[in-house]
Amino acid sequence: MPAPEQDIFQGMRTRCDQTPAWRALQVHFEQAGKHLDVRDAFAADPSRYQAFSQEAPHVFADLSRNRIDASTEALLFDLARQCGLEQQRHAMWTGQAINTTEQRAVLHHLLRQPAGVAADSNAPPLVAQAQGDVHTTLHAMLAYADSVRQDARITDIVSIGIGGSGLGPSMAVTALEEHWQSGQRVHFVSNVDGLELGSLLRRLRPESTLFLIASKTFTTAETMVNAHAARDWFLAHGGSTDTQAALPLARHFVALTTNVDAARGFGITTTFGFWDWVGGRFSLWSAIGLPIAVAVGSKVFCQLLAGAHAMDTHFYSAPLEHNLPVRLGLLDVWYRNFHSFSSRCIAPYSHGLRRLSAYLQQLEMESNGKGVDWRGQALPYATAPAVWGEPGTNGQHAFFQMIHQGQDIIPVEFIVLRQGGRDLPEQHPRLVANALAQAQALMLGRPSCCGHRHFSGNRPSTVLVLERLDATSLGALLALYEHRIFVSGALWGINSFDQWGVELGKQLASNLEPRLASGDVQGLDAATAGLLQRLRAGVT
Ligand SMILES: O=P(O)(O)OC[C@H]1O[C@H](O)[C@H](O)[C@@H](O)[C@@H]1O
Repeated sequence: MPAPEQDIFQGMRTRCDQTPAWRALQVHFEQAGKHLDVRDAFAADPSRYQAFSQEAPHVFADLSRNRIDASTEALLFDLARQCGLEQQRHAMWTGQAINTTEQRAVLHHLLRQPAGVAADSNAPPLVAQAQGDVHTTLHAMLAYADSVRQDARITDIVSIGIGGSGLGPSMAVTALEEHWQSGQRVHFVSNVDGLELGSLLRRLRPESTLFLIASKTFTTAETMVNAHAARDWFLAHGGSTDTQAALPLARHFVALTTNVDAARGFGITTTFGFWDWVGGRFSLWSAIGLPIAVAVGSKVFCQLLAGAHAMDTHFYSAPLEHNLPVRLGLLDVWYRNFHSFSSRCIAPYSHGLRRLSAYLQQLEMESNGKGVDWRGQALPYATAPAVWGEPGTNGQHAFFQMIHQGQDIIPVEFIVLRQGGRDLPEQHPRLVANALAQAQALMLGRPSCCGHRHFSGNRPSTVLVLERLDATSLGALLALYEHRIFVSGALWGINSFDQWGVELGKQLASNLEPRLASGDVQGLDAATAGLLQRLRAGVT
Protein backbone atom coordinates (compact mmCIF):
# COMPACT_ATOMS: atom_id res chain seq x y z
CA MET A 1 0.00 0.00 0.00
CA PRO A 2 1.33 3.48 -0.76
CA ALA A 3 2.31 5.63 2.22
CA PRO A 4 -0.08 8.59 2.78
CA GLU A 5 2.43 11.07 1.33
CA GLN A 6 2.43 9.03 -1.90
CA ASP A 7 -1.35 9.09 -2.14
CA ILE A 8 -1.88 9.98 -5.79
CA PHE A 9 -5.50 10.85 -5.03
CA GLN A 10 -4.49 13.55 -2.57
CA GLY A 11 -6.62 16.61 -3.21
CA MET A 12 -8.50 14.91 -6.04
CA ARG A 13 -10.66 12.34 -4.29
CA THR A 14 -13.12 12.66 -1.42
CA ARG A 15 -15.03 9.68 -0.13
CA CYS A 16 -18.76 10.03 -0.78
CA ASP A 17 -19.78 9.94 2.89
CA GLN A 18 -17.48 12.87 3.66
CA THR A 19 -19.14 15.32 1.27
CA PRO A 20 -21.92 17.87 1.89
CA ALA A 21 -23.87 16.33 -1.01
CA TRP A 22 -24.02 12.97 0.79
CA ARG A 23 -25.66 14.62 3.79
CA ALA A 24 -28.01 16.52 1.50
CA LEU A 25 -28.95 13.25 -0.19
CA GLN A 26 -29.68 11.66 3.19
CA VAL A 27 -32.07 14.48 4.01
CA HIS A 28 -33.61 14.32 0.52
CA PHE A 29 -34.08 10.58 0.84
CA GLU A 30 -35.85 10.83 4.18
CA GLN A 31 -38.06 13.71 3.13
CA ALA A 32 -38.87 12.80 -0.46
CA GLY A 33 -36.74 10.13 -2.12
CA LYS A 34 -38.00 7.10 -0.21
CA HIS A 35 -41.62 8.13 -0.78
CA LEU A 36 -41.28 8.72 -4.52
CA ASP A 37 -43.85 6.81 -6.54
CA VAL A 38 -42.90 6.71 -10.21
CA ARG A 39 -46.58 6.61 -11.23
CA ASP A 40 -47.21 9.91 -9.46
CA ALA A 41 -44.03 11.34 -10.93
CA PHE A 42 -45.28 10.53 -14.45
CA ALA A 43 -48.67 12.04 -13.66
CA ALA A 44 -47.03 15.24 -12.42
CA ASP A 45 -44.55 15.57 -15.27
CA PRO A 46 -45.65 14.70 -18.82
CA SER A 47 -42.07 15.14 -20.05
CA ARG A 48 -40.61 12.65 -17.56
CA TYR A 49 -39.81 10.07 -20.23
CA GLN A 50 -37.81 12.64 -22.24
CA ALA A 51 -36.13 14.11 -19.16
CA PHE A 52 -34.94 10.71 -17.99
CA SER A 53 -33.94 9.35 -21.38
CA GLN A 54 -30.35 9.47 -22.49
CA GLU A 55 -28.86 9.00 -25.94
CA ALA A 56 -25.33 7.65 -26.02
CA PRO A 57 -23.37 6.15 -28.91
CA HIS A 58 -25.20 3.01 -30.06
CA VAL A 59 -27.18 2.78 -26.81
CA PHE A 60 -30.37 4.58 -25.83
CA ALA A 61 -31.43 4.45 -22.19
CA ASP A 62 -34.82 5.02 -20.60
CA LEU A 63 -34.24 5.79 -16.93
CA SER A 64 -37.71 7.23 -16.36
CA ARG A 65 -39.08 4.28 -14.40
CA ASN A 66 -36.48 4.67 -11.68
CA ARG A 67 -37.13 6.16 -8.25
CA ILE A 68 -35.46 9.45 -9.02
CA ASP A 69 -36.57 12.94 -9.86
CA ALA A 70 -34.72 16.03 -11.04
CA SER A 71 -33.75 17.00 -7.50
CA THR A 72 -32.34 13.52 -6.79
CA GLU A 73 -30.22 13.64 -9.91
CA ALA A 74 -29.06 17.20 -9.19
CA LEU A 75 -27.81 16.12 -5.76
CA LEU A 76 -26.15 13.06 -7.26
CA PHE A 77 -24.30 15.25 -9.77
CA ASP A 78 -23.18 17.43 -6.83
CA LEU A 79 -21.98 14.28 -5.12
CA ALA A 80 -20.02 13.21 -8.20
CA ARG A 81 -18.32 16.60 -8.41
CA GLN A 82 -17.56 16.74 -4.69
CA CYS A 83 -16.04 13.23 -4.84
CA GLY A 84 -13.76 14.37 -7.66
CA LEU A 85 -15.24 12.08 -10.31
CA GLU A 86 -14.00 14.21 -13.21
CA GLN A 87 -10.50 14.43 -11.79
CA GLN A 88 -10.42 10.68 -11.17
CA ARG A 89 -11.62 10.01 -14.71
CA HIS A 90 -8.88 12.30 -16.02
CA ALA A 91 -6.32 10.47 -13.89
CA MET A 92 -7.38 7.15 -15.41
CA TRP A 93 -7.42 8.54 -18.93
CA THR A 94 -3.95 10.02 -18.66
CA GLY A 95 -2.30 6.90 -17.28
CA GLN A 96 -1.86 7.76 -13.58
CA ALA A 97 -1.34 4.63 -11.48
CA ILE A 98 -4.89 4.68 -10.07
CA ASN A 99 -4.74 0.97 -9.24
CA THR A 100 -2.74 1.91 -6.17
CA THR A 101 -2.50 -1.48 -4.48
CA GLU A 102 -0.77 -2.88 -7.57
CA GLN A 103 0.87 0.40 -8.62
CA ARG A 104 -0.63 0.16 -12.10
CA ALA A 105 -2.24 2.47 -14.59
CA VAL A 106 -5.68 1.51 -15.89
CA LEU A 107 -5.71 2.06 -19.63
CA HIS A 108 -8.05 -0.46 -21.24
CA HIS A 109 -9.59 2.41 -23.23
CA LEU A 110 -6.30 2.62 -25.18
CA LEU A 111 -7.00 -0.84 -26.57
CA ARG A 112 -9.83 0.60 -28.64
CA GLN A 113 -8.38 4.01 -29.41
CA PRO A 114 -7.71 4.51 -33.14
CA ALA A 115 -4.09 4.93 -34.22
CA GLY A 116 -2.70 8.43 -34.41
CA VAL A 117 -4.37 10.03 -31.39
CA ALA A 118 -1.85 12.19 -29.55
CA ALA A 119 -1.32 11.36 -25.87
CA ASP A 120 -2.38 13.99 -23.32
CA SER A 121 0.49 16.38 -22.62
CA ASN A 122 0.31 15.50 -18.90
CA ALA A 123 0.40 11.75 -19.52
CA PRO A 124 3.43 9.80 -18.35
CA PRO A 125 5.69 8.40 -21.15
CA LEU A 126 4.08 5.03 -20.58
CA VAL A 127 0.97 6.18 -22.46
CA ALA A 128 2.64 7.10 -25.77
CA GLN A 129 4.62 3.85 -25.61
CA ALA A 130 1.44 1.92 -24.87
CA GLN A 131 -0.40 3.47 -27.81
CA GLY A 132 2.27 2.20 -30.19
CA ASP A 133 2.46 -1.23 -28.60
CA VAL A 134 -1.31 -1.64 -28.78
CA HIS A 135 -1.46 -1.16 -32.54
CA THR A 136 1.56 -3.32 -33.27
CA THR A 137 0.07 -6.18 -31.30
CA LEU A 138 -3.42 -5.62 -32.67
CA HIS A 139 -2.19 -5.86 -36.27
CA ALA A 140 -0.24 -9.03 -35.56
CA MET A 141 -3.12 -10.62 -33.72
CA LEU A 142 -5.69 -9.76 -36.37
CA ALA A 143 -3.45 -11.02 -39.18
CA TYR A 144 -3.00 -14.26 -37.27
CA ALA A 145 -6.76 -14.56 -36.62
CA ASP A 146 -7.55 -14.16 -40.30
CA SER A 147 -4.87 -16.71 -41.23
CA VAL A 148 -6.43 -19.23 -38.84
CA ARG A 149 -9.84 -18.59 -40.38
CA GLN A 150 -8.42 -19.38 -43.80
CA ASP A 151 -6.59 -22.50 -42.66
CA ALA A 152 -8.76 -25.39 -43.81
CA ARG A 153 -6.74 -27.82 -41.68
CA ILE A 154 -8.04 -26.23 -38.47
CA THR A 155 -11.61 -27.18 -37.61
CA ASP A 156 -11.63 -26.50 -33.86
CA ILE A 157 -10.21 -23.69 -31.74
CA VAL A 158 -10.09 -24.34 -28.00
CA SER A 159 -9.57 -21.32 -25.77
CA ILE A 160 -8.48 -22.27 -22.27
CA GLY A 161 -8.85 -19.46 -19.73
CA ILE A 162 -10.88 -18.48 -16.67
CA GLY A 163 -12.32 -15.29 -15.17
CA GLY A 164 -11.39 -12.32 -17.31
CA SER A 165 -9.52 -14.64 -19.67
CA GLY A 166 -12.65 -16.62 -20.43
CA LEU A 167 -15.88 -14.79 -19.62
CA GLY A 168 -15.49 -11.84 -21.97
CA PRO A 169 -14.42 -13.76 -25.07
CA SER A 170 -17.00 -16.50 -24.62
CA MET A 171 -19.77 -13.94 -24.04
CA ALA A 172 -18.76 -11.93 -27.12
CA VAL A 173 -18.38 -14.98 -29.38
CA THR A 174 -21.83 -16.14 -28.29
CA ALA A 175 -23.30 -12.69 -28.91
CA LEU A 176 -21.78 -12.38 -32.37
CA GLU A 177 -22.83 -15.80 -33.60
CA GLU A 178 -24.33 -14.34 -36.76
CA HIS A 179 -20.81 -13.36 -37.84
CA TRP A 180 -19.31 -16.84 -37.61
CA GLN A 181 -18.65 -17.71 -41.20
CA SER A 182 -15.48 -19.74 -41.34
CA GLY A 183 -17.19 -23.01 -40.39
CA GLN A 184 -14.67 -23.50 -37.59
CA ARG A 185 -15.90 -24.26 -34.09
CA VAL A 186 -14.68 -22.13 -31.18
CA HIS A 187 -14.82 -23.77 -27.73
CA PHE A 188 -14.14 -22.28 -24.31
CA VAL A 189 -12.79 -24.25 -21.37
CA SER A 190 -12.56 -22.69 -17.91
CA ASN A 191 -13.43 -25.15 -15.21
CA VAL A 192 -10.82 -27.38 -13.64
CA ASP A 193 -13.54 -30.04 -13.51
CA GLY A 194 -12.11 -32.57 -15.98
CA LEU A 195 -15.56 -33.05 -17.46
CA GLU A 196 -15.33 -29.79 -19.36
CA LEU A 197 -12.04 -30.39 -21.16
CA GLY A 198 -12.25 -34.19 -21.15
CA SER A 199 -15.61 -34.37 -22.89
CA LEU A 200 -14.41 -31.86 -25.48
CA LEU A 201 -11.12 -33.67 -26.22
CA ARG A 202 -13.03 -36.86 -26.96
CA ARG A 203 -14.54 -35.06 -29.96
CA LEU A 204 -11.32 -33.50 -31.30
CA ARG A 205 -8.38 -34.52 -33.45
CA PRO A 206 -4.98 -32.97 -32.62
CA GLU A 207 -4.06 -32.22 -36.25
CA SER A 208 -7.16 -30.06 -36.71
CA THR A 209 -7.20 -28.37 -33.30
CA LEU A 210 -5.65 -25.07 -32.25
CA PHE A 211 -5.32 -24.39 -28.51
CA LEU A 212 -5.25 -20.80 -27.28
CA ILE A 213 -3.95 -20.61 -23.70
CA ALA A 214 -5.40 -17.38 -22.33
CA SER A 215 -3.99 -16.19 -19.03
CA LYS A 216 -2.71 -12.77 -18.13
CA THR A 217 -0.36 -14.21 -15.53
CA PHE A 218 0.12 -17.69 -17.04
CA THR A 219 0.04 -18.98 -13.47
CA THR A 220 -3.68 -19.37 -12.74
CA ALA A 221 -4.01 -22.89 -11.37
CA GLU A 222 -7.13 -24.00 -13.25
CA THR A 223 -5.83 -22.73 -16.59
CA MET A 224 -2.43 -24.30 -16.10
CA VAL A 225 -3.94 -27.67 -15.14
CA ASN A 226 -6.18 -27.61 -18.23
CA ALA A 227 -3.36 -26.38 -20.49
CA HIS A 228 -1.10 -29.20 -19.33
CA ALA A 229 -3.89 -31.75 -19.78
CA ALA A 230 -4.44 -30.48 -23.35
CA ARG A 231 -0.69 -30.65 -23.98
CA ASP A 232 -0.49 -34.22 -22.62
CA TRP A 233 -3.42 -35.23 -24.84
CA PHE A 234 -1.79 -33.59 -27.86
CA LEU A 235 1.54 -35.31 -27.27
CA ALA A 236 -0.15 -38.66 -26.59
CA HIS A 237 -1.97 -38.46 -29.93
CA GLY A 238 0.97 -37.92 -32.26
CA GLY A 239 2.02 -34.39 -31.38
CA SER A 240 5.63 -33.48 -30.66
CA THR A 241 7.64 -30.79 -28.93
CA ASP A 242 10.05 -30.95 -31.90
CA THR A 243 9.30 -27.92 -34.04
CA GLN A 244 10.34 -29.85 -37.19
CA ALA A 245 7.97 -32.74 -36.51
CA ALA A 246 4.86 -33.38 -38.62
CA LEU A 247 2.58 -32.30 -35.75
CA PRO A 248 4.50 -29.74 -33.72
CA LEU A 249 3.12 -28.41 -30.45
CA ALA A 250 4.46 -24.99 -31.37
CA ARG A 251 2.01 -24.76 -34.28
CA HIS A 252 -1.03 -25.96 -32.34
CA PHE A 253 -0.59 -24.04 -29.08
CA VAL A 254 -0.63 -20.25 -28.85
CA ALA A 255 -0.43 -18.09 -25.71
CA LEU A 256 -2.33 -14.90 -24.89
CA THR A 257 -0.47 -13.53 -21.91
CA THR A 258 1.70 -10.86 -20.34
CA ASN A 259 4.06 -13.61 -19.17
CA VAL A 260 5.95 -14.52 -22.33
CA ASP A 261 8.69 -16.40 -20.46
CA ALA A 262 6.24 -18.78 -18.80
CA ALA A 263 4.57 -19.45 -22.15
CA ARG A 264 7.95 -20.22 -23.67
CA GLY A 265 8.68 -22.60 -20.82
CA PHE A 266 5.47 -24.41 -21.71
CA GLY A 267 6.77 -24.92 -25.26
CA ILE A 268 4.81 -22.14 -26.93
CA THR A 269 6.61 -19.98 -29.45
CA THR A 270 3.68 -17.87 -30.69
CA THR A 271 2.54 -15.41 -28.05
CA PHE A 272 0.28 -12.38 -28.31
CA GLY A 273 1.05 -10.14 -25.40
CA PHE A 274 -0.61 -7.42 -23.43
CA TRP A 275 0.32 -5.24 -20.50
CA ASP A 276 -0.10 -4.91 -16.76
CA TRP A 277 -2.29 -1.85 -17.29
CA VAL A 278 -5.02 -4.09 -18.71
CA GLY A 279 -7.03 -5.65 -15.86
CA GLY A 280 -8.16 -9.22 -16.49
CA ARG A 281 -11.87 -8.34 -16.50
CA PHE A 282 -11.20 -5.47 -18.93
CA SER A 283 -9.08 -7.54 -21.30
CA LEU A 284 -11.37 -8.83 -24.03
CA TRP A 285 -10.22 -5.90 -26.20
CA SER A 286 -6.60 -7.09 -25.99
CA ALA A 287 -4.91 -10.30 -27.17
CA ILE A 288 -7.32 -12.08 -24.82
CA GLY A 289 -9.88 -11.28 -27.52
CA LEU A 290 -8.08 -13.46 -30.09
CA PRO A 291 -10.82 -16.15 -29.94
CA ILE A 292 -13.34 -13.43 -30.83
CA ALA A 293 -11.23 -12.30 -33.78
CA VAL A 294 -10.86 -15.91 -34.95
CA ALA A 295 -14.61 -16.47 -34.65
CA VAL A 296 -15.79 -13.30 -36.38
CA GLY A 297 -12.77 -12.05 -38.34
CA SER A 298 -10.62 -8.95 -38.04
CA LYS A 299 -13.13 -6.59 -39.63
CA VAL A 300 -15.87 -7.38 -37.14
CA PHE A 301 -13.41 -7.32 -34.23
CA CYS A 302 -12.45 -3.78 -35.26
CA GLN A 303 -16.16 -2.84 -35.21
CA LEU A 304 -16.31 -4.09 -31.62
CA LEU A 305 -13.37 -1.82 -30.76
CA ALA A 306 -14.95 1.10 -32.61
CA GLY A 307 -18.22 0.75 -30.68
CA ALA A 308 -16.33 0.77 -27.39
CA HIS A 309 -14.26 3.75 -28.48
CA ALA A 310 -17.41 5.71 -29.28
CA MET A 311 -18.65 5.08 -25.75
CA ASP A 312 -15.22 5.99 -24.33
CA THR A 313 -15.40 9.35 -26.07
CA HIS A 314 -18.91 9.94 -24.74
CA PHE A 315 -17.87 9.03 -21.19
CA TYR A 316 -14.81 11.22 -21.29
CA SER A 317 -16.34 14.27 -22.96
CA ALA A 318 -20.10 14.51 -22.30
CA PRO A 319 -21.16 16.76 -19.40
CA LEU A 320 -22.06 14.72 -16.33
CA GLU A 321 -25.74 15.61 -16.72
CA HIS A 322 -25.86 13.99 -20.19
CA ASN A 323 -23.35 11.24 -19.64
CA LEU A 324 -24.94 7.80 -19.66
CA PRO A 325 -22.26 5.87 -17.70
CA VAL A 326 -22.33 8.68 -15.12
CA ARG A 327 -26.12 8.71 -14.79
CA LEU A 328 -26.22 4.93 -14.41
CA GLY A 329 -23.33 4.84 -11.93
CA LEU A 330 -25.00 7.52 -9.81
CA LEU A 331 -28.28 5.62 -9.89
CA ASP A 332 -26.38 2.59 -8.61
CA VAL A 333 -25.08 4.59 -5.65
CA TRP A 334 -28.56 5.99 -4.94
CA TYR A 335 -30.10 2.52 -4.92
CA ARG A 336 -27.34 0.81 -2.97
CA ASN A 337 -26.65 3.38 -0.29
CA PHE A 338 -29.97 5.17 0.18
CA HIS A 339 -32.63 2.65 -0.84
CA SER A 340 -30.45 -0.29 0.37
CA PHE A 341 -31.30 -2.40 -2.69
CA SER A 342 -28.80 -5.23 -2.56
CA SER A 343 -29.05 -6.70 -6.04
CA ARG A 344 -29.73 -5.79 -9.65
CA CYS A 345 -31.20 -8.09 -12.26
CA ILE A 346 -29.84 -8.02 -15.81
CA ALA A 347 -32.49 -9.11 -18.29
CA PRO A 348 -31.27 -9.04 -21.88
CA TYR A 349 -34.17 -9.79 -24.20
CA SER A 350 -31.75 -11.40 -26.59
CA HIS A 351 -30.65 -15.00 -26.84
CA GLY A 352 -27.28 -13.76 -28.12
CA LEU A 353 -26.68 -11.96 -24.83
CA ARG A 354 -27.27 -15.07 -22.72
CA ARG A 355 -23.73 -14.96 -21.29
CA LEU A 356 -23.85 -11.24 -20.49
CA SER A 357 -24.91 -11.62 -16.85
CA ALA A 358 -22.06 -14.02 -16.11
CA TYR A 359 -19.62 -11.57 -17.68
CA LEU A 360 -21.08 -8.61 -15.77
CA GLN A 361 -20.89 -10.49 -12.51
CA GLN A 362 -17.12 -10.50 -12.69
CA LEU A 363 -16.92 -7.00 -14.13
CA GLU A 364 -19.03 -5.41 -11.41
CA MET A 365 -18.68 -7.64 -8.37
CA GLU A 366 -14.93 -8.22 -8.65
CA SER A 367 -14.39 -4.52 -9.34
CA ASN A 368 -16.62 -3.00 -6.71
CA GLY A 369 -17.22 -5.73 -4.13
CA LYS A 370 -14.82 -4.06 -1.71
CA GLY A 371 -14.91 -3.22 1.99
CA VAL A 372 -12.09 -0.67 2.33
CA ASP A 373 -11.34 2.64 0.70
CA TRP A 374 -8.23 3.35 -1.38
CA ARG A 375 -6.27 4.00 1.82
CA GLY A 376 -7.30 0.65 3.29
CA GLN A 377 -9.81 2.13 5.75
CA ALA A 378 -12.99 0.18 6.43
CA LEU A 379 -16.08 1.56 4.71
CA PRO A 380 -19.21 2.31 6.72
CA TYR A 381 -21.51 1.82 3.69
CA ALA A 382 -22.34 -0.88 1.17
CA THR A 383 -20.65 -1.18 -2.21
CA ALA A 384 -21.43 -3.40 -5.25
CA PRO A 385 -24.83 -5.07 -5.35
CA ALA A 386 -25.16 -8.69 -6.42
CA VAL A 387 -25.60 -8.71 -10.18
CA TRP A 388 -27.49 -11.60 -11.69
CA GLY A 389 -29.92 -12.49 -14.41
CA GLU A 390 -31.03 -14.57 -17.34
CA PRO A 391 -32.21 -13.66 -20.79
CA GLY A 392 -35.84 -12.75 -21.29
CA THR A 393 -38.26 -14.22 -21.75
CA ASN A 394 -36.80 -17.22 -19.89
CA GLY A 395 -36.44 -15.29 -16.62
CA GLN A 396 -40.14 -14.41 -16.66
CA HIS A 397 -40.95 -18.08 -16.25
CA ALA A 398 -38.46 -18.54 -13.45
CA PHE A 399 -37.68 -15.73 -11.00
CA PHE A 400 -39.76 -12.77 -12.15
CA GLN A 401 -42.42 -13.85 -9.66
CA MET A 402 -40.13 -12.60 -6.90
CA ILE A 403 -39.31 -9.38 -8.72
CA HIS A 404 -43.03 -8.58 -9.07
CA GLN A 405 -44.33 -9.70 -5.69
CA GLY A 406 -41.38 -10.60 -3.44
CA GLN A 407 -40.42 -8.56 -0.38
CA ASP A 408 -37.17 -7.25 -1.83
CA ILE A 409 -37.08 -4.48 -4.39
CA ILE A 410 -34.81 -5.58 -7.24
CA PRO A 411 -34.14 -3.01 -9.95
CA VAL A 412 -34.20 -4.67 -13.37
CA GLU A 413 -32.16 -3.69 -16.37
CA PHE A 414 -33.90 -4.66 -19.60
CA ILE A 415 -31.74 -4.77 -22.71
CA VAL A 416 -33.85 -4.69 -25.85
CA LEU A 417 -32.88 -4.78 -29.53
CA ARG A 418 -34.88 -2.71 -32.00
CA GLN A 419 -34.08 -5.17 -34.80
CA GLY A 420 -33.95 -8.88 -34.22
CA GLY A 421 -31.56 -11.37 -35.75
CA ARG A 422 -31.83 -13.12 -39.08
CA ASP A 423 -33.53 -16.25 -37.70
CA LEU A 424 -37.33 -16.28 -37.42
CA PRO A 425 -37.59 -12.47 -37.47
CA GLU A 426 -41.38 -12.70 -37.12
CA GLN A 427 -40.84 -13.70 -33.46
CA HIS A 428 -38.97 -10.51 -32.56
CA PRO A 429 -42.05 -8.34 -31.84
CA ARG A 430 -43.19 -10.90 -29.30
CA LEU A 431 -39.83 -10.63 -27.52
CA VAL A 432 -39.98 -6.83 -27.50
CA ALA A 433 -43.59 -6.83 -26.30
CA ASN A 434 -42.61 -9.03 -23.39
CA ALA A 435 -39.77 -6.72 -22.34
CA LEU A 436 -42.07 -3.69 -22.51
CA ALA A 437 -44.81 -5.52 -20.64
CA GLN A 438 -42.50 -6.53 -17.80
CA ALA A 439 -41.22 -2.98 -17.32
CA GLN A 440 -44.81 -1.73 -17.48
CA ALA A 441 -46.08 -4.31 -14.99
CA LEU A 442 -43.27 -3.56 -12.57
CA MET A 443 -44.09 0.14 -12.61
CA LEU A 444 -47.89 0.10 -12.77
CA GLY A 445 -48.51 -2.99 -10.69
CA ARG A 446 -52.11 -3.92 -9.92
CA PRO A 447 -52.70 -2.21 -6.61
CA SER A 448 -56.50 -2.47 -6.87
CA CYS A 449 -56.41 -6.25 -6.44
CA CYS A 450 -55.84 -7.84 -3.06
CA GLY A 451 -54.25 -11.00 -1.81
CA HIS A 452 -52.47 -13.20 -4.30
CA ARG A 453 -53.34 -10.98 -7.26
CA HIS A 454 -52.01 -7.78 -5.70
CA PHE A 455 -49.05 -6.13 -7.43
CA SER A 456 -47.72 -3.12 -5.52
CA GLY A 457 -46.03 -1.57 -8.57
CA ASN A 458 -43.48 1.24 -8.32
CA ARG A 459 -40.79 -1.38 -8.90
CA PRO A 460 -37.86 0.24 -10.69
CA SER A 461 -36.39 -0.67 -14.04
CA THR A 462 -34.12 0.74 -16.72
CA VAL A 463 -34.43 -0.07 -20.42
CA LEU A 464 -31.33 -0.04 -22.61
CA VAL A 465 -32.04 -0.14 -26.34
CA LEU A 466 -29.57 -1.25 -29.00
CA GLU A 467 -30.36 -0.93 -32.69
CA ARG A 468 -29.36 -4.56 -33.23
CA LEU A 469 -26.93 -7.06 -31.76
CA ASP A 470 -23.88 -6.30 -33.86
CA ALA A 471 -20.24 -5.82 -32.92
CA THR A 472 -20.46 -2.04 -32.77
CA SER A 473 -23.43 -2.02 -30.40
CA LEU A 474 -21.94 -4.77 -28.28
CA GLY A 475 -18.66 -2.87 -27.94
CA ALA A 476 -20.53 0.26 -26.86
CA LEU A 477 -22.68 -1.65 -24.38
CA LEU A 478 -19.71 -3.32 -22.71
CA ALA A 479 -17.74 -0.06 -22.47
CA LEU A 480 -20.86 1.54 -20.95
CA TYR A 481 -20.80 -1.06 -18.17
CA GLU A 482 -17.05 -0.65 -17.62
CA HIS A 483 -17.40 3.10 -17.16
CA ARG A 484 -20.52 2.94 -15.05
CA ILE A 485 -18.65 0.67 -12.66
CA PHE A 486 -15.78 3.16 -12.61
CA VAL A 487 -18.24 5.90 -11.62
CA SER A 488 -19.75 4.08 -8.63
CA GLY A 489 -16.30 2.84 -7.57
CA ALA A 490 -14.93 6.39 -7.77
CA LEU A 491 -17.70 7.69 -5.49
CA TRP A 492 -17.35 4.81 -3.06
CA GLY A 493 -13.64 5.64 -2.80
CA ILE A 494 -12.54 2.10 -3.56
CA ASN A 495 -9.94 0.59 -5.86
CA SER A 496 -12.10 -0.93 -8.60
CA PHE A 497 -9.07 -2.47 -10.29
CA ASP A 498 -7.62 -4.96 -7.81
CA GLN A 499 -9.09 -8.25 -6.55
CA TRP A 500 -7.40 -9.23 -3.31
CA GLY A 501 -10.55 -11.05 -2.25
CA VAL A 502 -9.80 -13.98 -4.53
CA GLU A 503 -6.35 -14.69 -3.07
CA LEU A 504 -7.14 -16.44 0.20
CA GLY A 505 -9.20 -19.20 -1.38
CA LYS A 506 -6.46 -19.85 -3.95
CA GLN A 507 -3.84 -20.25 -1.20
CA LEU A 508 -6.03 -22.54 0.87
CA ALA A 509 -6.86 -24.72 -2.16
CA SER A 510 -3.19 -25.32 -2.88
CA ASN A 511 -2.68 -26.29 0.75
CA LEU A 512 -5.63 -28.69 0.72
CA GLU A 513 -4.99 -30.47 -2.58
CA PRO A 514 -2.02 -32.53 -1.31
CA ARG A 515 -3.92 -33.26 1.90
CA LEU A 516 -6.68 -34.92 -0.17
CA ALA A 517 -4.04 -37.42 -1.26
CA SER A 518 -2.24 -37.82 2.06
CA GLY A 519 -5.23 -37.56 4.39
CA ASP A 520 -3.26 -35.21 6.64
CA VAL A 521 -5.77 -33.07 8.53
CA GLN A 522 -3.37 -31.72 11.11
CA GLY A 523 -3.99 -28.07 11.91
CA LEU A 524 -7.24 -27.88 9.95
CA ASP A 525 -10.47 -26.56 11.41
CA ALA A 526 -12.90 -29.32 12.36
CA ALA A 527 -15.37 -28.77 9.50
CA THR A 528 -12.69 -28.80 6.81
CA ALA A 529 -11.01 -31.83 8.39
CA GLY A 530 -14.29 -33.74 8.53
CA LEU A 531 -15.24 -32.98 4.97
CA LEU A 532 -11.75 -33.67 3.66
CA GLN A 533 -11.87 -37.15 5.15
CA ARG A 534 -15.31 -37.76 3.66
CA LEU A 535 -14.31 -36.46 0.23
CA ARG A 536 -11.01 -38.33 0.11
CA ALA A 537 -12.86 -41.50 -0.67
CA GLY A 538 -13.56 -40.08 -4.12
CA VAL A 539 -9.98 -39.18 -4.95
CA THR A 540 -7.89 -42.07 -3.65
O1 LIG B 1 -5.79 -14.29 -16.77
P1 LIG B 1 -5.36 -14.97 -15.54
O2 LIG B 1 -4.06 -14.45 -15.01
O3 LIG B 1 -5.31 -16.47 -15.74
O4 LIG B 1 -6.43 -14.68 -14.43
C1 LIG B 1 -7.73 -15.13 -14.53
C2 LIG B 1 -8.60 -14.59 -13.42
O5 LIG B 1 -8.18 -15.10 -12.19
C3 LIG B 1 -8.03 -14.32 -11.04
O6 LIG B 1 -8.18 -15.10 -9.92
C4 LIG B 1 -8.82 -13.06 -10.94
O7 LIG B 1 -9.80 -13.12 -9.93
C5 LIG B 1 -9.45 -12.61 -12.21
O8 LIG B 1 -9.52 -11.21 -12.20
C6 LIG B 1 -8.69 -13.08 -13.42
O9 LIG B 1 -9.34 -12.62 -14.58
